[in-house]
Amino acid sequence: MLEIISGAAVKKLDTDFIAEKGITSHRLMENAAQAFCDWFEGEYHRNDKVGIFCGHGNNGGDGLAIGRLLWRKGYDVIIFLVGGDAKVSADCRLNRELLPDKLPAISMSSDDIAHMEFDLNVVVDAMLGIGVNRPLAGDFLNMVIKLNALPNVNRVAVDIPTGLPSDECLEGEAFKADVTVTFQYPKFSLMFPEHAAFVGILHVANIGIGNKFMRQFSQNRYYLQRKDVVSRHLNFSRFAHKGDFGRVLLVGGSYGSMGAIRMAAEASLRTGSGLATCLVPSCGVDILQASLPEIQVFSSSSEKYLSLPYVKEGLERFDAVGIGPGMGTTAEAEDFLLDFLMTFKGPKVIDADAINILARNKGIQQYLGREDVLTPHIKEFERLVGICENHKQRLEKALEFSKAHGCVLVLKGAHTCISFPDGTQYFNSTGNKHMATGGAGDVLTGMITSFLGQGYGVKNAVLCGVYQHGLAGEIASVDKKRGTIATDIIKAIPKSYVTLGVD
Ligand SMILES: NC(=O)C1=CN([C@@H]2O[C@H](COP(=O)(O)OP(=O)(O)OC[C@H]3O[C@@H](n4cnc5c(N)ncnc54)[C@H](O)[C@@H]3O)[C@@H](O)[C@H]2O)[C@@H](O)CC1
Ligand SMILES: Nc1ncnc2c1ncn2[C@@H]1O[C@H](COP(=O)(O)OP(=O)(O)O)[C@@H](O)[C@H]1O
Ligand SMILES: [K+]
Repeated sequence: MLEIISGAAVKKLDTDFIAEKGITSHRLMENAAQAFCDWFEGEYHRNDKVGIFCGHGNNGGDGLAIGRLLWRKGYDVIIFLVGGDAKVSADCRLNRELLPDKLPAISMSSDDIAHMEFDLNVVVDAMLGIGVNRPLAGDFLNMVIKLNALPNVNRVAVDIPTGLPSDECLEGEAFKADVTVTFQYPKFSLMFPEHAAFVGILHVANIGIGNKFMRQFSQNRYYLQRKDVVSRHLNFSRFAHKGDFGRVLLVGGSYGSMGAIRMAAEASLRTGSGLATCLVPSCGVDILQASLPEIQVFSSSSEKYLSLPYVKEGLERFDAVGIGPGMGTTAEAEDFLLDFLMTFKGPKVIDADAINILARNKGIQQYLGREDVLTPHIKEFERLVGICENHKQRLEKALEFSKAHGCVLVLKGAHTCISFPDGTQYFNSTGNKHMATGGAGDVLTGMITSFLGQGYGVKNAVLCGVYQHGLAGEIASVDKKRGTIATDIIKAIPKSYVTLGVD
């Protein structure tokens, strides 16, 4: 599991790694530059005019090494040196010396920054990295403003966009990258939605520092990747019957909002549930039966909203429950929900309106168990815990909530963050902006409920569910882009199993 460590720990990490491997810091920088170039070659053509903007620290050193390697590969490269000659780090200096004579390198004066015209297709930002310790000013600020305003260029940040602190929210200006190629592990601040316009697409380039070195700086934050989920999947034998794959119950829906629970149910079936049943208000029975023949449906007493009384006998036959999508927040839905949560003690995914109802109730602890998973998006989350100043605070509050209530909290969005009561947080690496479409969250509810029902255990169910939901979204959007809708994500779930190589 890839650790997300603090930027401040990286110097010590480098020193330990270098000492144990018996290599120089220059070699490590060369590895980083090579990893960047391997990625770059897959993206850009040799005819592209590449401007590499280098500062005076090790980020600048990376940029210089990248420039030298790309130039040798035949790219049309120009180096721009920003920030003057003061405080040039040793490896940056060495890489300045290693620049081939024929590779153009221009020292940018303040006047050049103000007046120079650039004719570039690709701008590579290696001005400042994780060593940034104050808001940008002077030449760096002016250069960043100028580069951000260049039309028709691709902007790539080396390690982290210049100006962005690695663990805090941005104050002031920063380089606006289309892609950030970050070394070894994604920096914490790259996970914040406030920084979306600066980070662009995130690519993590492995520079060979093993987890053994990272672990000593662990902050209990992890980046969830494919290799972390494949082994968490259960194997089912050739003799498995539908009971082995779990019986799940999806509870929700209201008059005019029946699609949400239907999508959750279909997603659970596509994720592998043996049997899916829906509990809805009576107006939903015909709709669901007609639109999803694979499921069973029963209803609570009233027509438009879930309500008391409902049939409680036999609820224990369900291995897991997903509750909330489309259920509304009426008083009758509230009575129903609170009663249901007290009645069904098995694992549950609590989503959407079920969260909104809990948010207006005091003492919600009594309704939540250790196998329960809350899946709020940011607005739903803030209804639970109050308005947050920024995403960093939201992430802190998510962890506090999970610890205080002993349940799992899935804060949805780009890089969905999963908080566990043991104090760990996992940031998802899959998914894309095309999943920002109504119903995508209902699909996630169905998927996690399905894994819970299949007997995955809460941790594996949530990690597999969140990762695979994002993967299904990526697969669905390959040929649909912003035309992707939630049912496309459901249709892509089988392909996500194929991609993962899970039978
Ligand atoms: N293990 C890793 O992650 C590796 C990191 N490397 C690179 O090293 C970088 C970090 O290098 P450094 O620690 O030298 O830091 P930087 O290259 O980010 O720059 C630090 C220098 O900039 C100054 N500075 C900070 N904020 C400033 C501001 N707002 N305006 C002007 N100057 C400012 C600092 O006083 C210091 O002199 C990483 O981002 C990465 O690119 C790689 O070379 C190799 C391995
Ligand atoms: N930009 C994005 N990148 C990655 N995943 C996203 C993005 N936007 C939305 N998603 C995912 O799509 C889902 C949306 O859920 P939600 O907001 O609850 O939708 P709804 O309420 O319409 O079902 C979440 O799982 C979220 O992580
Ligand atoms: K940078």
